[in-house]
Amino acid sequence: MQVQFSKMHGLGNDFMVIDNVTQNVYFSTEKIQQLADRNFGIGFDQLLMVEPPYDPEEDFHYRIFNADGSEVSQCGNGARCFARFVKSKGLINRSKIRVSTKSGKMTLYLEKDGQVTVNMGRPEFEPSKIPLKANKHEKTYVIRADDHTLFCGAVSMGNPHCVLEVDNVDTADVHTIGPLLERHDRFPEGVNVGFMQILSADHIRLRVFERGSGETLACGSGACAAVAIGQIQGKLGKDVRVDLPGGSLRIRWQGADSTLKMTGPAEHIYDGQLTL
Ligand SMILES: N[C@H](CCC[C@H](N)C(=O)O)C(=O)O
Repeated sequence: MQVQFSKMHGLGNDFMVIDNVTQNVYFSTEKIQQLADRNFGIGFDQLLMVEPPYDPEEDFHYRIFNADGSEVSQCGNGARCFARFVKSKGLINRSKIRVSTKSGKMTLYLEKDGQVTVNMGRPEFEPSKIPLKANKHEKTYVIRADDHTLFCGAVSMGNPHCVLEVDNVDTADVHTIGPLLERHDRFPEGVNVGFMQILSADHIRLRVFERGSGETLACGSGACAAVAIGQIQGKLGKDVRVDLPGGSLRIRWQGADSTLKMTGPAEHIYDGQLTL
């Protein structure tokens, strides 16, 4: 069986994207892990599967799988690449695209300058909906992990995120603290771990140790989470530039119950064919 795919990235967060509207592909968890391997497979942070809509109100449904094969419910950089993919493959001829994922619905906008804006929905701070074991919402939670006492904000952008503020992302202990929190028992479904350095109210640097994939060059939902948490903590404004190792995103959030918007690039690298 021949499977057509595209390799894409959003600021170096890279994806294998499969059109499962005109194809009918299924991969086991083990196959996804093998394909994600950067030596023995294609190599990617996440696999994105484009499907017909589950709901007539939507244009598409899209499924997201981490490199470890786990299926998750949100991928911000992936949403931008998804929009570029469906337009370039002629699966849609509009620039406004409505898509659903496991976590809900999003609207994507292909901008004239080549950037993509994603309405990521409303940040969710209620602990049970992140999910996080806590009696009530706090702007900053205290989490003990091994001999560390960690202070982090927590939010769901459709997937769980915790964010720690650090003095300098370059010296942050991402590869010790990230794995400690990723599977901490306070986060029943695991968590993506952001390390945020605040330069000003409208400019931060960020590194993210992702659930199921490890540190990536960029994490769109992680950038959204950092701005939402920073704003709730009174440290960030409503229109923030987020510098990640792979590049910059623009995040806008008016606060309270409004939806959050992310704008950034989506790049096509190559089209490939897989023989199964
Ligand atoms: N790279 C993605 C995040 C993938 C989320 C995944 N690591 C999870 O387990 O939630 C992004 O740009 O939002």
